[in-house]
Amino acid sequence: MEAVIEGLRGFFDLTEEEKREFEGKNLLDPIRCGTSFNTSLEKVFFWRDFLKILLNPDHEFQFPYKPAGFREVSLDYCKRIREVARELLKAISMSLGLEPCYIEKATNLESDLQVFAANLYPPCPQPELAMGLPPHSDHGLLTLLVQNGIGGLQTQHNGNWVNVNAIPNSFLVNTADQLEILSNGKYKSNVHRAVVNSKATRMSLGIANGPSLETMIKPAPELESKEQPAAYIGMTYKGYLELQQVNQLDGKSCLDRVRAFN
Ligand SMILES: O=C(O)CCC(=O)C(=O)O
Ligand SMILES: [Fe+2]
Repeated sequence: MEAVIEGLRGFFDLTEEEKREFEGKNLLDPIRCGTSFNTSLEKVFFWRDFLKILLNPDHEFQFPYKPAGFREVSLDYCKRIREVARELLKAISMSLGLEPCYIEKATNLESDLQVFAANLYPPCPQPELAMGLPPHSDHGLLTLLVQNGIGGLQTQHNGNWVNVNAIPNSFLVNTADQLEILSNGKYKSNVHRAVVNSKATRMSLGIANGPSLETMIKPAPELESKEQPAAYIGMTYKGYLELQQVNQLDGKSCLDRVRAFN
């Protein structure tokens, strides 16, 4: 965990010139880095730099080759996270009264898409006027997040923002939109945001574990009933990601677009 965070620090410390090589243009480019979220749509940028890498076991692992060693340690990290996510999804399947491998099969987890999503929030002179990342829910099934010991993550609970303390060597697990859809709303995706501070540079790294891109995700029929009909329409994960990208990050606005009107 520490080695990946160190590698990240090294990556964000590269010169602008060096980072430009990894900029990427399109949503599904395997490597992208930049500032804010979607600068072509936003009027006000967020106080954040990011590095996003798409990892798919069916394709060769593409990753920045700088700084030295970052690629190898990240590959190992993502593999281990994949195993942890798989175990958690088994437990979640069982908690829904489904067989342990239900979610694994329904999402074609063998060919899952993992997104390595790293954030850098430099100290901000007027933190009360800026936002690191606005309120949003993540798009996959489960995101496992670590922070560099500096707090800033907040989660929405009963209408209030609650600080999530950065406990050393711990993961924060965010339930995400595809899990909400598949579980027919039994698991809700968690709305969270990142605030900035004036003193220290904050880094966070989320590994978003999702279905395979081509798999149609819809509520599990076993979790539908007369009283609780399917609450979402089916869509491929790829379609969902494209939908999110043309939206601005805004709470659960993306999920709202796939709600069924019963
Ligand atoms: O920086 C954080 O703690 C949150 C990051 C986040 O929510 C994301 O990358 O989706
Ligand atoms: Fe997030």
